[in-house]
Amino acid sequence: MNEPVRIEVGGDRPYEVVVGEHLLGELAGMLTGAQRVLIVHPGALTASAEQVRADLEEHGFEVATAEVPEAEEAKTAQVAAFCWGVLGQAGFTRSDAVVGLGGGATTDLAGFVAATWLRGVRVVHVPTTLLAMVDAAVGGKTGINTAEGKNLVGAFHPPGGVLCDLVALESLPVHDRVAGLAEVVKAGFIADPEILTLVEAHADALRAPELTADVRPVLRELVERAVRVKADVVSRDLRESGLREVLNYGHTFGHAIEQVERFRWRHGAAVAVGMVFAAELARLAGRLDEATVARHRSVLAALGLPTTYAADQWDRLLTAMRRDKKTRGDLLRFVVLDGVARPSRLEGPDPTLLAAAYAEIAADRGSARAL
Ligand SMILES: NC(=O)c1ccc[n+]([C@@H]2O[C@H](COP(=O)([O-])OP(=O)(O)OC[C@H]3O[C@@H](n4cnc5c(N)ncnc54)[C@H](O)[C@@H]3O)[C@@H](O)[C@H]2O)c1
Ligand SMILES: O=C(O)C(=O)C[C@@H](O)[C@H](O)[C@H](O)COP(=O)(O)O
Ligand SMILES: [Zn+2]
Repeated sequence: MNEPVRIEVGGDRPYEVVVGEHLLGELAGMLTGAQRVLIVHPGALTASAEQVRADLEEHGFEVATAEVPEAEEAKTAQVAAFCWGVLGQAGFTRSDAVVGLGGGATTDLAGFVAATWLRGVRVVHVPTTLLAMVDAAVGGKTGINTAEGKNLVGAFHPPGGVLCDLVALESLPVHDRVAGLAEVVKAGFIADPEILTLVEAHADALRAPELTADVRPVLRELVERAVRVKADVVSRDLRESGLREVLNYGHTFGHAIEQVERFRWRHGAAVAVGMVFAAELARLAGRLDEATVARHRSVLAALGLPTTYAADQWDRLLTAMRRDKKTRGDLLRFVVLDGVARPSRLEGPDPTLLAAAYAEIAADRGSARAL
């Protein structure tokens, strides 16, 4: 078994992202000082939550659990209120802590609950999907959705630590693994081209139903590289005053797809299409070469991720994009690339340019598909 790798995330309250295998023994140390711990988890991870509970009780913590709905169904005000109720009933104080155990939807919710309970208590994340390991659990963006859109309510609330136990990926359905790879590819395009080379070389094994022994080290390297990209960005700009926006590459259009599809598309699948849209937009604006746009399509398609979307949804997509957090007044703002690892901004693109980029990714209803 390899030694865990520890990646430090800087800022006012630095913390570690630990990447390795069988990391449960590390959790109690990240909760030192707390008396009570709430484990927030989806039903799919009840058995893991019980293991975590047993371990923490052995270390003397009083443990409560909150089972929350799967996936995006968890990111609602009602589910947050349910968690606040559990915290209140169990008498959680400011020195107590929340553990987010699950995918990005669970860690977004658990982080939000921790950010808001008593105006902020410690949260430690134990991400169990690839996407949550490489992205959602790191960096302190927490949030829930409203009827009007994705992540419209939230807070910046960095965790006290993150445990990326790669063993969890063994039980993760392949479509969720592939969805997580979309955010890995994002990290490649915005900052670390070696990620793209690795994905291109191992795409078939990375998207195979079962993880094989030869691809596990590749996956681990991808996790470490993507976490380093994220850690570097959020260490320098926690509150998204500028630099952090690069992590939103592909998300303006991607979040709009999620909203139009009422969250039946996985986040990673929507972001995959969103990156192709952003690449086409940059090309049409004279900023990005055709080869790099083609590379977007080829690397994402090699993983089995979608690169097209229904041709008849422009008005709804545009309405959703206007609610993107990068929008300022009526000014739509996109993260685009001037080249691989050269992220930049495109502000207030001409409507004809946006429509032209949409035409490049548009497909018949039947052929545009989620994972
Ligand atoms: N805060 C951030 O910076 C950030 C970054 C990226 C994405 N996100 C958010 O993350 C969410 C997507 O996260 P996701 O892709 O992890 O999906 P998810 O959290 O919706 O999980 C997908 C499904 O996999 C199940 N699952 C989780 N771990 C499992 C395991 N080890 N074995 C079997 N099943 C498992 C979950 O219970 C769920 O049903 C979106 O809401 C997105 O907005 C947040
Ligand atoms: O950490 C960030 O910053 C990101 O933008 C990472 C994204 O992958 C993630 O989906 C994030 O939740 C999007 O945030 P939002 O501010 O666009 O809601
Ligand atoms: Zn994302």
